[in-house]
Amino acid sequence: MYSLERSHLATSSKTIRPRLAVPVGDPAGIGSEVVLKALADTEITQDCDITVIGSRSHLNETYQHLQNQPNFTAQNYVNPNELPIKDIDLQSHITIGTGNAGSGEASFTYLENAIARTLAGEFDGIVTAPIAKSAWKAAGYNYPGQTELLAQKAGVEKFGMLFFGKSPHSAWTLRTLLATTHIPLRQVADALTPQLMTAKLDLLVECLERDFGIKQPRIAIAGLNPHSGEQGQLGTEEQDWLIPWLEQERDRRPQAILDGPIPPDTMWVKPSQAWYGAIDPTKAHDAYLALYHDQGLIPVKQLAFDRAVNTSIGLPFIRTSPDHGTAFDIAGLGIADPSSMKAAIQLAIEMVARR
Ligand SMILES: NC(=O)C1=CN([C@@H]2O[C@H](COP(=O)(O)OP(=O)(O)OC[C@H]3O[C@@H](n4cnc5c(N)ncnc54)[C@H](O)[C@@H]3O)[C@@H](O)[C@H]2O)C=CC1
Ligand SMILES: NCC(=O)COP(=O)(O)O
Repeated sequence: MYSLERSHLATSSKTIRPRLAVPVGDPAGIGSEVVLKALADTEITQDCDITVIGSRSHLNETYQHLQNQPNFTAQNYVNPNELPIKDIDLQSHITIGTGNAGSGEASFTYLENAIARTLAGEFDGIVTAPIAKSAWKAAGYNYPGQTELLAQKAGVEKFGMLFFGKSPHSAWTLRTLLATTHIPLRQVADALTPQLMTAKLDLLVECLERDFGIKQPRIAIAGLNPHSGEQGQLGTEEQDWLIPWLEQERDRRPQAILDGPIPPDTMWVKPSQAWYGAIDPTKAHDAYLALYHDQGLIPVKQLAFDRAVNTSIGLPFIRTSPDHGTAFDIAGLGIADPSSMKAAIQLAIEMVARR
């Protein structure tokens, strides 16, 4: 199923050939490694033109270092000398496995460069390798993540973090939008408002139609409290505003099916069954709206850690990213799995081709 869809899109992208920028993320993490591994896959690179944004000398050093690891296999890596690289040299020494102000400065600069050149029309989209938010902070950049920098530079106020994962078992696709993202758990209930939820739902419905061709979406919306509040006994947000908001949204969007608020503990049962092919996938939803970061991302990573893709919706260009982080604990060991990075490039190609 997956390969059939790929070949269809490969055909449609033949004339399109997406131009993608790939900033390598935090140079102390696994970003360079997963980029060098992902770009060794000609099945992916034949469909697009990729420009890597990072330090050429650092990429060469990473490649040499990985060659000395016990599990090195030449065909799993592309030699950086064979890549188009926008070379931005490092301004300070980097210690592999330790994010710091220097590595934060570098990853911030790579992303800024990618955004500026994309906004200038040089690229159709950006596939970002992971950065460490703490390293950005150490470098003096106070952003919750790459998403917010992308939105700010693109001049958009409404944007969303949507995770996408295609099951290798059933070809069913899990799509999870987060209503709130990188904020402390203690602030979540106050951050959630009907206005915020409407903005996220607008983005999701638009994305499902434009990028996935789903005109009559079925969307599941999670509750916040245990048992969705149990009629107010275990929390009142559902009764106070979430249920009335959902009723208004159902009136406003008759073309959509909006189910919820679904008790968070059972929200992910059907997606899991659809993922493993235990139920007819049409019994699951086209997308899931989770109210906070871990409510949505625990199931995404449980099911699809090796292949899920983070997409930023609401931007004037495509942005995708692997679902994982900098993985400082395994940086430089040669054991980082590039599958999610590959999936991120593949999805960017498909989304550019569709648009
Ligand atoms: N898109 C992005 O830029 C993201 C950045 N981060 C950042 O990454 C840093 C580290 O975050 P963590 O919570 O530790 O998550 P992480 O995803 O970096 O690591 C979690 C665990 O998964 C493993 N892992 C991650 N990617 C892997 C891969 N490709 N192959 C094999 N094993 C892999 C790691 O070794 C670690 O044991 C943080 O600073 C965080 O802000 C986290 C998620 C996404
Ligand atoms: N947990 C998702 C994540 O950290 C992605 O953040 P961003 O850097 O893509 O904004």
